[in-house]
Amino acid sequence: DLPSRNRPKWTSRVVTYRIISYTRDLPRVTVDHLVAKALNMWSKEIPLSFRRVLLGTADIVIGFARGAHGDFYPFDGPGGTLAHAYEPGPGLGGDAHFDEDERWADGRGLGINFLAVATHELGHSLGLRHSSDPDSVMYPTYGARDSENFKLSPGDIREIQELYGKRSKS
Ligand SMILES: CC(C)C[C@H](CS(C)(=N)=N)C(=O)N[C@H]1Cc2cn(c3ccccc23)CCCCCCNC1=O
Ligand SMILES: [Ca+2]
Ligand SMILES: [Zn+2]
Ligand SMILES: [Zn+2]
Repeated sequence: DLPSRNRPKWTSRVVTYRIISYTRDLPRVTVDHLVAKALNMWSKEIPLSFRRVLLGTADIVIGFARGAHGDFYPFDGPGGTLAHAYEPGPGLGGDAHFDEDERWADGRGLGINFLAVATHELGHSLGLRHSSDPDSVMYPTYGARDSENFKLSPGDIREIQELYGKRSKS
């Protein structure tokens, strides 16, 4: 995209997030940990930090749901679309929804790697679009990745820093 195009982004230095529902496939603490890990993957590259809130409003609201769940994008059952997230903004902006009809895994067992999908969705929540690079976290289709050395591609880092600038090493 043309850098001058005013793409939506968070303007506050601290962005809040809240996890409002969980999946039966994973322990809650695992979901909490993997969400924090996905957020940190992005925030360590940019001058922006995340703060978790347990109640009340948050910029990024994260949850699991199946089928029709109150927005204009009902989920489609097992397979197909795994999750969706909204670009930065008020209300639904930034929110990330995960399809509860998927079998979510923590990277060890069978099932969809939650860390990989959460990193993709939170990329959208930060304002990133899809990439045509199959190595990019923002590639439009899910590719099984081993959680051990799952990391952002150089293109992902370039894209996020184009939007938010680099985190100073100080
Ligand atoms: C990149 C993800 C983390 C997030 C994206 C959704 S989004 C909005 N966040 N960009 C996603 O779910 N992509 C689908 C795309 C997709 C692939 N197929 C589909 C069949 C039907 C419907 C969608 C798909 C073919 C069959 C495989 C189905 C399982 C895997 N699904 C996907 O990769
Ligand atoms: Ca689905
Ligand atoms: Zn939704
Ligand atoms: Zn996507």
